[in-house]
Amino acid sequence: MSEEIRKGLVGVVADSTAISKVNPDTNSLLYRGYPVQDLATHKSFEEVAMLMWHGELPSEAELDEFIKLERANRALDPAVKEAIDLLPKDAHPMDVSRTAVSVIGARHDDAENDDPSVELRKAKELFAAFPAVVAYDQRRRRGLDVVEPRDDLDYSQNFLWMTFGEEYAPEVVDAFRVSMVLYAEHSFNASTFTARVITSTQSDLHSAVTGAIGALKGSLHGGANEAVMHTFNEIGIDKNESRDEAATRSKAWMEAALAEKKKIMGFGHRVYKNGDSRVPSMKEALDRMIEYYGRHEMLGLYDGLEKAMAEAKDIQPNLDYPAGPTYHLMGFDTDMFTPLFIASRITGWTAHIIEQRADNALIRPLSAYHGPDQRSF
Ligand SMILES: CC(=O)SCCNC(=O)CCNC(=O)[C@H](O)C(C)(C)COP(=O)(O)OP(=O)(O)OC[C@H]1O[C@@H](n2cnc3c(N)ncnc32)[C@H](O)[C@@H]1OP(=O)(O)O
Ligand SMILES: O=C([O-])CC(=O)C(=O)O
Repeated sequence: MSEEIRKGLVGVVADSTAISKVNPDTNSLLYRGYPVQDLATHKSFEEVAMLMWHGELPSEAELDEFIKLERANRALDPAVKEAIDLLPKDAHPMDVSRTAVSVIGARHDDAENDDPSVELRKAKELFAAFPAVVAYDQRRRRGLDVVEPRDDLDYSQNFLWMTFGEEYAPEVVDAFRVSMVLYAEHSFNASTFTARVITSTQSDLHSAVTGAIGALKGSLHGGANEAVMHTFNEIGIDKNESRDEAATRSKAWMEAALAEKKKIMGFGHRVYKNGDSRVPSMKEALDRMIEYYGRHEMLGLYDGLEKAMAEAKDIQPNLDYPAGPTYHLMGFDTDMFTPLFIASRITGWTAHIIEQRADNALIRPLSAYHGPDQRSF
């Protein structure tokens, strides 16, 4: 048998999906046929989640029913809180998230795994329950207690409410909603593929999501959004600096980093080579936050890095680049950024888990052996 190795599975089409289409040639991303930019402009995150699972946007009645379910499942389960409290306050929030989903999974019955309606319910309940994990984790690090969810708020409003204990302005809520819509799904990225591999062994939904969280944590994938903020911090954020001054400093930082052959998080993409389809919408949301919070020096840092990278290597930002500073301006701790990605991607992951199970084949590639030939002791 010929053994062509495609390291990193670059260019390999592993299966088909009806959930999303990434087209790097047209720089487009469709969720179930709808351009992501249109969804980010016109639809709530709850509607996008329903689209992901059901393949169609919900009717008013379907949306109402889902909203009821979502609001009924928002509170932090005391058993999950207890498990989180056992973890050190300096544990990485991705470890806390992974543990929390694992605990939630252990409290579900796997017996009806094959029933798609049971799996769908598990997905929706997890979608509803997860924000409380992120919100509480940020709060406990700050020595604060749980804030109970509120039934009169939508998903994004309530997420911010549970995290910060205050009602955020509509401008901020909307930027948060946009980020949730944009992060929701991206075909066979590493974490989604992980979820599909786990599902392919006939394992359960929570195991697949727990594994996906592990894959998302790495800085080559979801962990890049927090790494972007580390870069900004390393360059130094000075609220009194002008946009131009900040841009000059960040451009110089990037040139020096590239001269040292550093990999810069938030830039580049395995599939998009001419820019990420989601960046313009996320950048618009970031611009609105910069105006709202009056933080033009952040835009300077952003511009300088982007410009220097484009000039030196013609590499464009990915979604994590504008998302990181947006979450920072909203008041999230840097380590919480990737858990926010989880909250959104639970929709895409669980849609893929359901799709994989509906037409399953065990995912088990081959390897070429390069160890020693057979030998004896
Ligand atoms: C939501 C998301 O998960 S989006 C991805 C988030 N990840 C990041 O932002 C991490 C930084 N980016 C990267 O590491 C890469 O661009 C990846 C992992 C995303 C894609 O990588 P690949 O498709 O494997 O491309 P690869 O890493 O081989 O890069 C090709 C070339 O561009 C360079 N390059 C790619 N991205 C970067 C970067 N961020 N900084 C500096 N150089 C880069 C590589 O060094 C390589 O150069 P070479 O050919 O001279 O060796
Ligand atoms: O598609 C990828 O490889 C990574 C990505 O952008 C995502 O998961 O959103």
